[in-house]
Amino acid sequence: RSLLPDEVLELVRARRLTRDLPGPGTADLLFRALRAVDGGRGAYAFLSALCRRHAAGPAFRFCLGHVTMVYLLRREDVEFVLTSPGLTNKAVMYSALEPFVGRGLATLGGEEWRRHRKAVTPSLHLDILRHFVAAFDRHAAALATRLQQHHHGRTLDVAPLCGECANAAVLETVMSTEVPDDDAGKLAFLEALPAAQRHYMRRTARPWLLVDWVFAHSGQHGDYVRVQRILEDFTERIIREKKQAAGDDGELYRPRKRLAFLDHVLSSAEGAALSDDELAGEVKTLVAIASSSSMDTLSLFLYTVAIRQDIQERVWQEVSAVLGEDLSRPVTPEDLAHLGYTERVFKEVLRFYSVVPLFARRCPADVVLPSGVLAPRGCQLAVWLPHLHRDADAFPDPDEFDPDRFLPENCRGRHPFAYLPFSAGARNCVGQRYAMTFLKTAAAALVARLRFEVPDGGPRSPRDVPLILNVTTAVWKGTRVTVFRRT
Ligand code: HEM
Repeated sequence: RSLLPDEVLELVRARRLTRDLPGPGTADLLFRALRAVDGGRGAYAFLSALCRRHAAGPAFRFCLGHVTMVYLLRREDVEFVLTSPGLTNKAVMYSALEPFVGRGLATLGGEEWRRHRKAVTPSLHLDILRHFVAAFDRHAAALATRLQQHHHGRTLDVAPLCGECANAAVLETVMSTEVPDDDAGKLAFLEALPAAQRHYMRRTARPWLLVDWVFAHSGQHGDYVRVQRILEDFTERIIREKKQAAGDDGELYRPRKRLAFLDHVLSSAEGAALSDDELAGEVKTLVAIASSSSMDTLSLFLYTVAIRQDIQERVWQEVSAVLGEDLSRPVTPEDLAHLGYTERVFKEVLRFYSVVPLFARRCPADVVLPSGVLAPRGCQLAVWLPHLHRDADAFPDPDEFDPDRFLPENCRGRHPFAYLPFSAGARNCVGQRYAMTFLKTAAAALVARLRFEVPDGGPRSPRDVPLILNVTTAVWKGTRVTVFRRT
């Protein structure tokens, strides 16, 4: 989309009306932010430092290029934004997410978003997710076997392997694809996912590239188009094959085995009303988001239990008690209900590292926030989650990694907007139950078979883990752990 003159005026006005908010000056910001944000390196620490510096006030302003971001530091303002029906449209930088996540729920706005949300949500219901556990377990067990056989006693970055496991599990449960692993389209798709993520990071670090005609003349445009085409071609092919298998009699799609998300969507009235393009957008969205967030959460979990052997021991005790004598038996949906400690570790991972750390909304009209801050039309209202998640009021001793903060008795009285790993309100995460189901299954399958340690020179405490912003949160220079077979 090109910037239109009235939009330019709006952006100038937003900049003028927020000038009394504190925040880094343009020169300071351009120098420091461009260096810091480049490739996501340093951006995590930079935004956290800005939040700390301005913690006394309700908000600070961060202008980069033509984009005016107002970062909210008070829970009350965050609650207001996430629950206001007029503030459901995503911020301008989400458009750069489209090649990565597709034109789906995460980026759409208005009536189109509402229609899609209605079509997608029922197909991620717990009753459906139960049937995904076998696939999650199979892919996690395959990863465990690979680590047992080829990496025993070795130190390696486990994030890419967690990524391959998550991608395979997500492709199977979202698309129901029986496509063989050596299929050229599938291989290209799996390679294109991280490439699309890199494009997104480069564009958001250089906001002038968010203007389409500037981006179209940039050196990255050719590869961007290539990556986008690969993601689209594979997704469209799977949808086409399913529809062909269903026949052309105008009836709703009735798969014999209703196992995957796409099967459920296609066989519902709301899903069948989506065009092929819309369906492809949703499938791409779910695959991209589910893969990257699951990969980062699982690898941060493994890193944390490698650093904190006491926590690993408690997870292991719980997993071995649940699985019983045969530790290599498949994890079942019933087992998951008994993995309460493991679930608390994941909840703390999501608090401590804030795996999806940033979300933002576009302000469509002048709004006065509960704190009194005026958010003018055209500004972007942003939440940097690590700031909320390290608030000592809600989380005493916030830099301590403590899963027991999530024991029911310790959650009592906590502000409902103090902990938002999956956001909240109308645009909360539709995949949170999917994520927890995958993560607990994968953790049980891995910890049952393997032990993890940090190598010499690695972090001694979770607070020493160097984080980077890579759409989601990841570990700078890789999640390097030493892997040992248990049996
Ligand atoms: C631990 C893993 C995950 C975390 C931490 C997470 C977090 C989030 C957050 C914070 C948002 C709101 C973003 C915003 O407002 O900009 C969100 C939205 C979303 N998530 Fe997740 N997510 C996770 C896993 C998943 C999975 C597995 C799926 C799909 C199966 C998924 C699908 C989505 C979608 C489609 C949206 C957009 C919803 C809308 O705008 O209506 N997420 N997620």
